[in-house]
Order: sequence, then C-alpha cells, then structure tokens
Amino acid sequence: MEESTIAKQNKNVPVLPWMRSPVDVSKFEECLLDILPCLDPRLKMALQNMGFKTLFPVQLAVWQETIGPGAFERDLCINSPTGSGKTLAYALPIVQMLSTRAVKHLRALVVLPTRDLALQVKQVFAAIAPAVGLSVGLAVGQSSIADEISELIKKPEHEAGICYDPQDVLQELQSSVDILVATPGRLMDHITTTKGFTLEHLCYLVVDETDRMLREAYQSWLPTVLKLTRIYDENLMPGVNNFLPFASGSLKTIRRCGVERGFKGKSYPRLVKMVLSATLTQDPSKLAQLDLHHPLFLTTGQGRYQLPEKLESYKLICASKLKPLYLVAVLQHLGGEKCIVFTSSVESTHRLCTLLNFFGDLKVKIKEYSGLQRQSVRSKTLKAFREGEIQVLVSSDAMTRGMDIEGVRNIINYDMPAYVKTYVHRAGRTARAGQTGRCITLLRVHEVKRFKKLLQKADNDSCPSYSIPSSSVESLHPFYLSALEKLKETVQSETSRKAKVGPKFSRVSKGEKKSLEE
Ligand SMILES: Nc1ncnc2c1ncn2[C@@H]1O[C@H](COP(=O)(O)OP(=O)(O)OP(=O)(O)O)[C@@H](O)[C@H]1O
Repeated sequence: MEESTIAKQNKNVPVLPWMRSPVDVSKFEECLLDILPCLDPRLKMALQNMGFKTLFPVQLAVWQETIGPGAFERDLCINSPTGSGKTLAYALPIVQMLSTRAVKHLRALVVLPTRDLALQVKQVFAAIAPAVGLSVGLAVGQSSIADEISELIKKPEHEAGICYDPQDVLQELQSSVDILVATPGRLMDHITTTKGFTLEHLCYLVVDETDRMLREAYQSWLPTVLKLTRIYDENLMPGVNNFLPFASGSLKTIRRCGVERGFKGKSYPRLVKMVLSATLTQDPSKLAQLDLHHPLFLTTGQGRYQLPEKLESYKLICASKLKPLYLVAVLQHLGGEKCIVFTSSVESTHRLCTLLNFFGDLKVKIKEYSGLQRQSVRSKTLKAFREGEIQVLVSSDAMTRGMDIEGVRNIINYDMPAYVKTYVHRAGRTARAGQTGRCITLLRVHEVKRFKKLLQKADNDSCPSYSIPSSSVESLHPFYLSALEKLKETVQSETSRKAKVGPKFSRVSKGEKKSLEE
C-alpha cells in the first residue's frame, strides 16, 4: 500500500478506542412500523398520522440500542448524514420509555443551538408525545420568561383565605412538562432563576448538533447540567448544597449513589445521554466534556463525513466579478424551485439579497435570512419560505444546521465553504429523507483544486460542471449594471443611516451574531 494512502487511513482512524468499533447504520434497512418490535400501538398510530410507514435505518439502529436488546445501557453517540431522521431516532425511544411514568416530572431534556431548530424539534416531540399522555415544553426565549415559566411550572391551587408557608409552596411547585426542548441560554435562565425548575428527575439528556454545541460554552450550560444531575442525595453527601453558588432549594437533586450494572460509584438512576450530529466530532478532549458512560458509537459507512445518497454536487466556474450574473442565470434556469443560496457572511448575505432584488423581474421572491436580522424577522421569513411564499432564501451559515424545510430542491454555494463540515451541513438542507436534491457551488478558477480536495473528504469524487449557456449570462449584463448602481445608492444611504442611529448590529447581541455565523 502507498505511504500516502496509509497516512490518509490513519488520519481517519478515531483516537478513542470505542469509536473504532462502531455500529454501522448503513447495514440497517428501513423497517415497517407493523413489524417494529415493542412499539407502543399509540405511538404507531401517531407516526402513521405523520405519514410515516417505516423507521429509517438510523432510527431502527437507535431503537435496538434503547428499546431493543441494548436497553439504554450505554450512552449513544450518533453520526448520521443530514436528513437521515436523527430527530425521531431519539424522540421515539424517549417518548416510549416515558410513556409508563406515573407522576409528571421533567425527565427528558433536549438542547439545541438555535431557537428555530429547537422549535422544529419540539414539533416532532409534540406530534408523538401527547399520544401517550406526555407534555412537551419549549425554553427558547420566544415569549417572555414569565409566560415561559407559566408553561413549564404548575402552581398549586390554593384555597381562598388560607395562608401558606412559602417553603411548602416551593415543595408543591411541579413541572408541567415531561420533556423540555431548550436553547442553552434560556435553559440557564430557568436553572438559575425559575422556582420549581429542577433537573432532579432527569433521565435523558440529548445534545443535538453536538459538535456545534461543544464549540461554544453557551454560559457553561453543559457543566452546570452535568453537575446538577450528579449531585447525590443530601443525606448521603451532606453539604452538597454548597456545591453550586446559585443552588436554590428547587435545584437540588435526589439522585442516589448506587451500583448499576457494574459501574460502581455512579449515581442511580443513571442519566442517559444521546449526542448527535451529521459531523460528530472525534476529538477526545471535546467529547470528554460530555462525561459519557460506556459510550456506543453509531455511524454510517466508513468515511467520517457522508453526504445524502441522492445528493448531486455540481461546480460552476466563473470569474469573481461575474458571480452575481451566473447566480441569476442559475436561478432563472431553476425556474422558481425552492432554493437556498449560501454566502460566507451576514454582510454579504445582505448585499447579495439586495442586489438580486434590484435585478428586475426574476419571477421569484427572494429574502435574506441572517444574523443581521431580529429573531422575529427571521422567524417570519422562515415561515414564508416553508409555506412557499418565498422561493429563494439568501442565507448566512445560520441555516446550515439541522433546518428541515420541505421542498428545498437546490442549494447554491455562492461562496465556497471553507470546511467540509460546512459543505455537509449546507448541502444537507436538500436531498433529505431519501429525496433527490442538488448542490451547485460557484467557484473561481483558483478555488477548483481546493474544492475537489474538500469534496474528497466527504468521499465524493464526482462533481460535474453545471452548465449555463453563456448567452443567458450575457443577456443579463444591462440589468446587472443598473442593479449595481441601485445597490451602491442603498449601501450609501444605509451607511449614513447607521452613522445616525448606530449600527444595525446593535439590534442583535454579539453572542447571537457569532452563533448565527457559525
Ligand atoms: N420514519 C420516517 N418516515 C418518513 N419521513 C421521516 C421519517 N423520519 C424522519 N422523516 C423526515 O425526514 C426529514 C429529516 O429528518 P430530521 O430533520 O430528523 O433529519 P436529521 O438527520 O436530524 O438532519 P440534520 O442532520 O440536517 O439535522 C424530516 O422531514 C422528517 O419529517
């Protein structure tokens, strides 16, 4: 074997021993719900109401390790391509496990990096959990904290005229939800300030988009959650309440230290963790933050990065200054099919979207979606895009992760992604759930070689050129010149407005802008 091939192979071998013998999800087939062992008939009906007839391979593989023979004995690390159905892969077993609970407590927590993503995941839980009497809550800061608290915490009903000891009242506060989907910031708000919010009964912790979640501290949410769920019963370990500076009565956990399946010294019942991504990190120091218990790695195929099976990747080579013309020509060629155009920054997203809208009658509605905008504007745009009122979304990398929008058939990388991970997540907004889709990347000549190498990391050796007749590009020149003039004027007036009222960024916090740019 050639030395370079050996070096390449070694580079792909994970450092962590448990990652070297994974469960290969590609060996699993889709499984009809009718023959899925142990599935609660109420959940089967809920899935059928969603239009699902089978479980996808990753969902079946996880089912086996949770409800099946695996019996949730190990924490699961799941690396599976975009659009392969990871959300239901964790939602279904968790809901089935909690379906037998007698008393309502917060027992499952799912943490995701953005509000839009959390909303999406909550909808999946909300489609199945009520079928077995479970409630799902959302903590993302969409509404005021007071409204959110009243959704999450049930207050005792007091009889008129009777005075209660506030300490007793605190004891009576109860969770209104069994499952909580949260972003880290709002989760921390509830942990530190919401009376009655407790993780003491938590059985399942899901960290979705794990590599992104581990890249940023997000107010130390992960060590805080892990500490809270590790605190032993006060009687067993006196003084434990001094452990956290802000620990209030409602925060303490009554997890007991016990012997569980040979893992002496671990608290019992053990908190089961499921961590997922389409580009799961293999970095031991990053994974160590999760404090995984006897982890099991589930991955698809051999390569570290996998693209969806029915994704077609194309390149379109053009000179830098002609990129807007080529983009418009491609959009015209796609004839109004739903499309997301990715750029490298929030600023270029704004400029490009403004320019496209000056191009005259493109017969498609184009809007921007980026960290430059307020959350309310972004949510409105996303809704319109989902509903088909907008056909083209120009986006910064805020859209790359996890978002599932029906009918997106095309992705255009206006700017070449710098990393294979970014390509995987951007391209993964199409070709989801076994559908077809295409990803077209605009390249300058000097980028072609680098792009080829980038795709090879995702086991993709075939990236044909996307052909656009030069006549359709040439005919756009006059429109381009006039659009450019208008863009210049707009940029000037925006700059002078910014100078008067402060930068547009002032409406978006620094942290939010950073996280939205990935
Ligand atoms: N068993 C199923 N049958 C039919 N459709 C399904 C099934 N499971 C999931 N889907 C659909 O597949 C799509 C992708 O699912 P999901 O968003 O969970 O993918 P993902 O693997 O989390 O992707 P990403 O890595 O991009 O976050 C969704 O539209 C979902 O409704």
